[in-house]
Amino acid sequence: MNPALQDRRWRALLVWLESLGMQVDAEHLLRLSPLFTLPGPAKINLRTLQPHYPSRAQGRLLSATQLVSLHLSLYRPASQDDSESPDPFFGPYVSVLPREFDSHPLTWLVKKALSLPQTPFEARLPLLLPPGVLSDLTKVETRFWEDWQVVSNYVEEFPKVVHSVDGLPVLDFLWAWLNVNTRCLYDDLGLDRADNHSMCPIFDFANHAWMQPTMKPIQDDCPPAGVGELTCISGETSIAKDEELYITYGAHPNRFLFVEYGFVNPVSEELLASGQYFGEADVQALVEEMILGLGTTGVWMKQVLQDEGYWGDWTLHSAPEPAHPSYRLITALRLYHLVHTLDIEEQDSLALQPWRDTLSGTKDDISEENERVWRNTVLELCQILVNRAELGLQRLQAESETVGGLDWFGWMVENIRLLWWEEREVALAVARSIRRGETF
Ligand SMILES: C[S@@+](CC[C@H](N)C(=O)[O-])C[C@H]1O[C@@H](n2cnc3c(N)ncnc32)[C@H](O)[C@@H]1O
Repeated sequence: MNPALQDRRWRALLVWLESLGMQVDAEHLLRLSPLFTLPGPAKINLRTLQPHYPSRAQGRLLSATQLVSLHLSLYRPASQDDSESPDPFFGPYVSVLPREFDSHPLTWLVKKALSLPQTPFEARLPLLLPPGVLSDLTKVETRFWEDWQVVSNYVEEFPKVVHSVDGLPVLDFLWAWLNVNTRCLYDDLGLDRADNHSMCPIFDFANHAWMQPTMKPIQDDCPPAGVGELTCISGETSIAKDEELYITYGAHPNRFLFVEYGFVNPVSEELLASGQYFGEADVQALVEEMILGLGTTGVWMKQVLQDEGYWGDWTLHSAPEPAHPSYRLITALRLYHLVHTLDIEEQDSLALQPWRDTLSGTKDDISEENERVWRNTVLELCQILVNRAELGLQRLQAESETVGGLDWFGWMVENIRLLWWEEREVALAVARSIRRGETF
């Protein structure tokens, strides 16, 4: 973006924040600990927006994500770079938000669903992702369409909310929804957990660092009517003048960062090998296929795992060392192999007692044989992951050599390469642990 425009918008934002009572001079904004304090009314959330929107006497109609997304969609700056947001309440803030999310993977899926023009490479990007990542991305897309449906119904019920003759364009809603999804901060507003979040100017300019963040938020202990101040303090690492401030968005795996935020931690080989970075690979779809491949026995087993809270979220981890399968995965595979040894008539709770004993900690394992076979299954899963990743990397390499065009393509190819590479490295590390006879 034009630096003069960016500068003008930044100044307008500071003037607006100052009018709300924030100390915005360089001393308070940058150098002190706490770094800055954001006034409650500057935050966009359910508390600050609800007074401006119609509702029914009983029950709220929109979740925080839905209402904030609706509000932003209504006040999206026109597409020209030099236009400002017409939002009468948060205009200076909305004007500095990202203007587009073309590189975000959700945009690829939504454009496809709407049959909008895409370059051939853009259209193929979802197919170049590891299957677990695509499956998580599809869940994000489902959330998006569900919110769109609820907001569309709301707008139908209260048509005066929309002031444009164009109605509520779905692409404006996508832009707004991605702003909410990538910029909200958990904020205790005294609401349901899912609604306790806010968009916070200035704070949300901070990019993510998976280690040694230089900034972190602290909130009012007792926010008045849920619109309390937000103070940011410096982290443990010292900050040099003009240095970029980072926060940690959470201890999320790269798969999650990618589908929610559209980027990954750029992990080096050394960091992964040193055990400082906790690499992760998802084997949910593979294990699900194995279990459901057992037919009616598999369906029964799925129910048992669901009842015990062990269905899904099966992963491999490179650290903490030794590289290991998750306890959830071990638990599911122990059951899988126990069930293999049973007759169909034996499928009752009593037959599962040895497995339940491992859950309660009464026994370490079901049997030596059961340990041997589930470990073998992990080895096989690792081999599948390694083979799949090799193919995925080759395909990515081949396809990316032929693309030109959009400036974010090269960066995105690198993100996808890292996703495949991490899966392969984690699988190799776990396979080495198993072969070494490590116990987990
Ligand atoms: C809360 S915003 C952070 C500030 C952002 N650069 C901005 O003002 O638009 C979150 C978005 O910033 C980008 N981002 C944050 N941390 C990043 C990182 N470490 N590497 C690459 N992009 C990052 C991603 O696009 C993410 O969705």
